[in-house]
Amino acid sequence: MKVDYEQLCKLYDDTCRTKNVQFSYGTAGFRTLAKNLDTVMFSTGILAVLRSLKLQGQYVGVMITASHNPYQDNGVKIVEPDGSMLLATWEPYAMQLANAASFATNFEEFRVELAKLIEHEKIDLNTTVVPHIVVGRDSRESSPYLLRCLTSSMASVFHAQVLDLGCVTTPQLHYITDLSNRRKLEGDIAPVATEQDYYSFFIGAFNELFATYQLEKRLSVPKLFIDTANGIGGPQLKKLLASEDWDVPAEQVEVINDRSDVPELLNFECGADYVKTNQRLPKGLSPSSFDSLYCSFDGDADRVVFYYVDSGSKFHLLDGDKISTLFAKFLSKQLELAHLEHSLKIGVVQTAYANGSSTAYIKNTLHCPVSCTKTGVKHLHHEAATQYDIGIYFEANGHGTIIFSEKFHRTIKSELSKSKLNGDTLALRTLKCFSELINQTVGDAISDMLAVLATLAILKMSPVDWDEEYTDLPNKLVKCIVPDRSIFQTTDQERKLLNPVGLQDKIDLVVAKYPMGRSFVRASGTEDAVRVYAECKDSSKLGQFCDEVVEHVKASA
Ligand SMILES: CC(=O)N[C@H]1[C@@H](OP(=O)(O)O)O[C@H](CO)[C@@H](O)[C@@H]1O
Ligand SMILES: [Mg+2]
Repeated sequence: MKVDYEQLCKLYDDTCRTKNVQFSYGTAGFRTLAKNLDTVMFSTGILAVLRSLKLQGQYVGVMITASHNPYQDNGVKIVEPDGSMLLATWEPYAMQLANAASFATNFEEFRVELAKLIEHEKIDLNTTVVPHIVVGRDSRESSPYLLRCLTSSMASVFHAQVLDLGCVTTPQLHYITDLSNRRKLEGDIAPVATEQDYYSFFIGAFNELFATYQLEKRLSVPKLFIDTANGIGGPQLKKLLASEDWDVPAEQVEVINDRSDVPELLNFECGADYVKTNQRLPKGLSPSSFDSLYCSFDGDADRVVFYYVDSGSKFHLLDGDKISTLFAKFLSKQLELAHLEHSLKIGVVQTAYANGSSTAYIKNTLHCPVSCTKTGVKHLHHEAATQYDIGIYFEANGHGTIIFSEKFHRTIKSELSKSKLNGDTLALRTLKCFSELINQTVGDAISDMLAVLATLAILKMSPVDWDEEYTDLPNKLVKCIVPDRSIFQTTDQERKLLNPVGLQDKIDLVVAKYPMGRSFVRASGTEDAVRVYAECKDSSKLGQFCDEVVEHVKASA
């Protein structure tokens, strides 16, 4: 490869207009006002090319999105060849290169920083390896321009092959990156996966699960309303519903808030983040009947929450904790029926935001191991992938998926071949089908929704049955604006504060006053704020409890 630095210099001068802004690669990549992202996109595009070169030309994914943030924001994150988040040791490179582009007074200064990274990672630019990049973007108005900033140097300077998927959901980008690499590794001469592969794969698994139980292809609830947050989830979900292989009666499913063509409506009073934070129906929905089921995607459709309204018109949220416990209940039972409960380890991974009742239910009712990790999918994903054969992980806000280990796939395959002759294969076939219904690369609102619908149908559970498995402790999550959120440093998977010194002791004293009280404070990785969570037994005391903790936070800030 011959890197054309002259061309790179021209692109640097043309593209990097946002200068002297500090960027950090947070919980989900870079994320800020779209108008300030030109420089970051330029540097991140180069980093993705270097990551692919480092990995012998494997496809590296890049997604332009700001998820649940308002429409004025945007962001970018890099996806590993196996569909997981950017390797943690490369996050500092992403930041160094972005800040080098942002603070350099000329191209030469930037080029020196770029050369340091290439040298440090021993990347050979004289290689014949061709970098491969898969790019996707959500429906934000700023995304097409930022895509140009991102890809401007990829082909023209680094001779990369760039596969532009256009507007897709974040999970679709993750899925297609992973599948393309798997096909490439298998020697497939046309390895590039498509959206159609995504739809065929997940609809196929959904249909097979229903067929395994000889279930009529109907939802177990009279109607499902899907709020797609006026984001990319709307058009992409409609492609699935329009597929010839999808044969759930059309009258059973209604998509709302599907105006991804109106930028200002993105995540506006709708979507998973709005419903979870406000614990109320999104704009555009009024309770049609108490036995309907509702769900909301967030702006890039990588998270989903469910909810229903009871006969007394009370709103009930079925959040990420409820989804993971439903899957844990179902899958641990299937392991038992398949007599595999001692050979395959199932577990649930949560963050400190998980409701205390969900943790108690998993431990004491399901007798299932529970781990706690820091916030952010990359932490839960790693724990689920390394500690369990069936690693179920969901954040309370609906980010999550299930990881099935290689041992799981080997065991199911060998057990199925053994029991083809005589034994009952229902539980084995269920476990196999279910693992194919889940997008294991990242939380996926569409595939998680399909898995919940299939589980409810097989267990013949109504939304009320699902909700009544355990009762959430009253809980509250508030944002606290402070001068410098970086002084709030935590330990014990973000459950305890180390700094500001003395603040945790004050919080502990407040917590002790409220039966079944729990509270913790951490700095947000995506917004300039500190988040305060509180839960306790008595809902009438929750507001006061939370306020007391917030007061101490403000006094220490
Ligand atoms: C309490 C909460 O919902 N935090 C969210 C939010 O992270 P923060 O670091 O709390 O801003 O955005 C992350 C990325 O979308 C998501 O993974 C996480 O769950
Ligand atoms: Mg999202």
